[in-house]
Amino acid sequence: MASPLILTDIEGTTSSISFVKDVLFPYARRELPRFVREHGQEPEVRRWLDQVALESGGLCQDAMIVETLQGWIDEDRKHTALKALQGMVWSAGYANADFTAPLYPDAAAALRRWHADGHALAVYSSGSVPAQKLLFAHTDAGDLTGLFSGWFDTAVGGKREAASYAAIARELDTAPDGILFLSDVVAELDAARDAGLRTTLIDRREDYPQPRTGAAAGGHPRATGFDGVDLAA
Ligand SMILES: CSCCC(=O)C(=O)COP(=O)(O)O
Ligand SMILES: [Mg+2]
Repeated sequence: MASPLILTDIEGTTSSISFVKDVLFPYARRELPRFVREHGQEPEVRRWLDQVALESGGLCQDAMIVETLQGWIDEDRKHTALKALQGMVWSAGYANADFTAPLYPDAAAALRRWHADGHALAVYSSGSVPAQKLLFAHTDAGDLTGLFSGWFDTAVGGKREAASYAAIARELDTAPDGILFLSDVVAELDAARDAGLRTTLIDRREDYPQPRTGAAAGGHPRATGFDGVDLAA
């Protein structure tokens, strides 16, 4: 297929796992108590806090909800409420220039090149869509948000469920086999392949010291960075 739409994951794919785990998550963990104190009564914040409270057996104090959320951060739970709240906290971090978002240079260059070559680009990450837009607006390679015409988070479904990829294809009005999904997680690629998408495992040494080849790559085409992605595969 000549011109696939390229759907990309973020953590471990365009950006290092370390940036997410060692910069973004600790920042959210640290700032969450103050954020909830200052913004906990705003409806857009309250709805997520209430959802966490309900799902955790009816927690009644914000301090308990915050503790629950901090525990979820430690477990790397991909819960939609946590991800929405994290995105709101990171917004202040980017605005205060507490951090920028490092992208792998090969990813930034390839995204620009693919866009210039006429490929539509979209993001699918567990991070909330506002968090995705913040990240790509504040990369060390500049503001890349204009490259993307689609943004998807777990509101569409979990990343290890084939139905999520089928829904994304429908929303993008593109045949599943006209979409190439790039991710560092084989289980996500398996789900995308089950829905009929094309796939490539991004197997970066910086994130995965042991190469994942053969059975460990789950039969997906594999590249060690965006330069090695074969759009015709
Ligand atoms: C939008 S940046 C934060 C990424 C994040 O919160 C996360 O859990 C990473 O998940 P991904 O699906 O991008 O691997
Ligand atoms: Mg990932």
